[in-house]
Amino acid sequence: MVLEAIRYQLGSLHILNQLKLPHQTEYDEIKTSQDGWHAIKDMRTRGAPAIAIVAALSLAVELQNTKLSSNAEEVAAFITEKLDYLVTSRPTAVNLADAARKLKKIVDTASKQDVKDGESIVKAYCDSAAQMLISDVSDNQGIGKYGAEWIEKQAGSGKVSVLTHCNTGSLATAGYGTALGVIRSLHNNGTLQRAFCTETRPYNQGSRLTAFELVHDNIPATLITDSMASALLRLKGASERIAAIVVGADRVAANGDTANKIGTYQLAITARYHGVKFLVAAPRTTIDLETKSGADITIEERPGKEMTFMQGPRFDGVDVDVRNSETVSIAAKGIDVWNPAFDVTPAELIDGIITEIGVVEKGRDGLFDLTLAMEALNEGVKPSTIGGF
Ligand SMILES: CSC[C@H]1O[C@H](OP(=O)(O)O)[C@H](O)[C@@H]1O
Repeated sequence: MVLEAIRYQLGSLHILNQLKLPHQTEYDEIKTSQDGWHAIKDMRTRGAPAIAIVAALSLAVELQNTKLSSNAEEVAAFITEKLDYLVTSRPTAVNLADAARKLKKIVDTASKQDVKDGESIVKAYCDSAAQMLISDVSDNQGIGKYGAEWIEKQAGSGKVSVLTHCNTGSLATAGYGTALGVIRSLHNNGTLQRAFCTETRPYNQGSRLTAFELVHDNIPATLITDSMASALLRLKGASERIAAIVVGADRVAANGDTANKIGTYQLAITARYHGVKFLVAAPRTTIDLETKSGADITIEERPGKEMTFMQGPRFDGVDVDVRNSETVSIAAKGIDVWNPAFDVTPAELIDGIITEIGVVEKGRDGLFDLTLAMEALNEGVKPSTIGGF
């Protein structure tokens, strides 16, 4: 079975309900941008790239199934209004806002054509939204290639083990994944010893989603709790074996500061302490040159109940009984809760940013300059010469 978080065809969109994984595979139909907004807000679909794609396609199916005005300007205004609404679903990942900006520009260009009507505006929008599914997989395969090459080069000979956090695979994107794409490429290259994945409390993207993907792909993998990461890196010989910690990103600021799933920052600290490389894997759609540093990134806070309760199938002593799911309390009633969904890792703790067209390293000044690096990468400068600006 191919892991498909998003199923789209003209007029129809279904998303894999990730609150039900790994024990139940259920697809929810998304008919409107409102359905899309709620699916993203509820985290039935999640992952920075996937959020952007589901939002864009939720509006595409709404447009395809709605009788719209023949007036191009009215349709363009409707699309703009819906995109502005969709962007409010989750604030930290930049991919959604970036996609909305690009789609608005495409609609604006279409509405300036000599021959235009409502239908031509809808077609321009839907074609661009559908292209996001294809481009994202291609981007992720590039991230996998360059990330694997960088780690293999750093490690020299032999196989490498890597640790990853949260879920950045086919369930967070249109397919293949970002940090998990690097793991897939190492595995396909025959250079992966083992992948370690953290549980990633409180949503458990790691134990429920990344572990699900690694088992599905028959990749040698070990699940650890978030609190075990430093002990793992300290294991005698582990730092030789664990070549890198590779994580995804929700927003990379112009100076390289990176917002990612809560718990990422402390992984970067322990990686630096143990002399293990720390890498961020992100397509260029996650790099936000308008945000100068991590201090300017809005961190989403989620409801406390997502930490104090857990939901899952009953365990009958032998196996899970998926027909009987239940919610259990795992915290004292009345305790206050702080539940930020993300944290910011400062650029100084990041050794490289893996993009779909190359790995960005720091310049001789010890700083990332992603504005310059993106210009160079966009002009086709070879990845090996990135950095040192
Ligand atoms: C390639 S997914 C990037 C990013 O998104 C995840 O957040 P969430 O599960 O809350 O949507 C996580 O931070 C991943 O690293």
